[in-house]
Amino acid sequence: MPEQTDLGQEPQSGAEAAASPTGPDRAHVDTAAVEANPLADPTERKRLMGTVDTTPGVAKPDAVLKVDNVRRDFGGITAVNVDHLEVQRGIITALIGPNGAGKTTFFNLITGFDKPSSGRDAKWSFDGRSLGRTNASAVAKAGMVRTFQLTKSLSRMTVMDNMLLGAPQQPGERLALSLLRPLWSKREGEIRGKAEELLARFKLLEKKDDYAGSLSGGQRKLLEMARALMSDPRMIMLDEPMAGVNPALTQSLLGHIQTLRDEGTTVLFVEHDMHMVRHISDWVVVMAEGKVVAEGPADTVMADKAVIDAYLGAHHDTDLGDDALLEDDSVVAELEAEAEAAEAAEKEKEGQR
Ligand SMILES: Nc1ncnc2c1ncn2[C@@H]1O[C@H](COP(=O)(O)OP(=O)(O)OP(=O)(O)O)[C@@H](O)[C@H]1O
Repeated sequence: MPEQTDLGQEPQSGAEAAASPTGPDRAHVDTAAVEANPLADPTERKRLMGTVDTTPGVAKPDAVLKVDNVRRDFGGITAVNVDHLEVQRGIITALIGPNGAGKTTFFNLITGFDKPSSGRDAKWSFDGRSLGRTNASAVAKAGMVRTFQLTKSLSRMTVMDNMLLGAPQQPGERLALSLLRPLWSKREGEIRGKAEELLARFKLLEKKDDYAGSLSGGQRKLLEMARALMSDPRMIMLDEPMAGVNPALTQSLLGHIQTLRDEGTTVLFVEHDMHMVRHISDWVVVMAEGKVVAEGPADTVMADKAVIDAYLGAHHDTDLGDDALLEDDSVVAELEAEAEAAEAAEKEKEGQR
């Protein structure tokens, strides 16, 4: 019920500090990373984004992605109708909104997996390069890669083969490599080496010869992320990275996303888990009915009336990250049981294929 929903409440318990705006992310500073990248310092990120006002569509100090007039209709439904949106380079931005708000469609559009209905006016650019008429593989080549809501790891391929699929193919490489065996071997060795490095980082190296289908839901999410990193993207877009992830893997996934940001990669992610949103986002953009209705730091946004209305209008039982709930062990147990059931269902479905 609206009056009982506290969208801006700070967490109380120690265990849930991990999911809080005052949790470890704010406290954690990797000094070596800060030397290479000032935005690895939470204070610096806060200072930078503190200069940005919270009007929807506001300009960012150094936007890596700029989107204008992107609209997508499905029959009578306008799924996306974004006038203007900018994503700041080098930080973690969350894209949130109730079910059906248009988040996934928006991801599909700007990564070339779908085409806008408003072809004429729509334009978007990544790092100054126009991508409006570009297909998905060219978008990835430009440095912007995405993962999917339902993991696309090919379950009947090994973990290593999944990784090799993520390696970029250089122009002309196929012909050159097929003619020159030594060149081909060297390149393949480099790619495998890189895949092994990433798998080790995501604690999947021991599984490299296993079928991807034998991995848990959480491990597949890690594999999706590792595979996306094979092309050294400058921006990674994650669609619901936490969906179906066992709580045991949650921290590790969060840590990987923060590390990517600290290393200089821009992260844009769609997520329903508001604890995660509050914990790791430097900036939050809210969509409702296809439009950007609010943006700003997590705490500000979740206390915004337009956001509360958008969520409550869509479904009344939304948990917008009121971490005080997690003090109750039964809530934690319920969340864990839900995650395990989702994972079991996913495995069963996979087994039936
Ligand atoms: N291929 C499609 N055909 C028809 N309608 C579609 C299609 N894809 C999306 N829609 C509609 O567009 C709207 C936005 O959907 P979208 O999946 O982008 O929302 P979302 O914010 O990602 O939702 P969720 O959080 O539930 O994933 C919804 O009304 C959806 O039913």
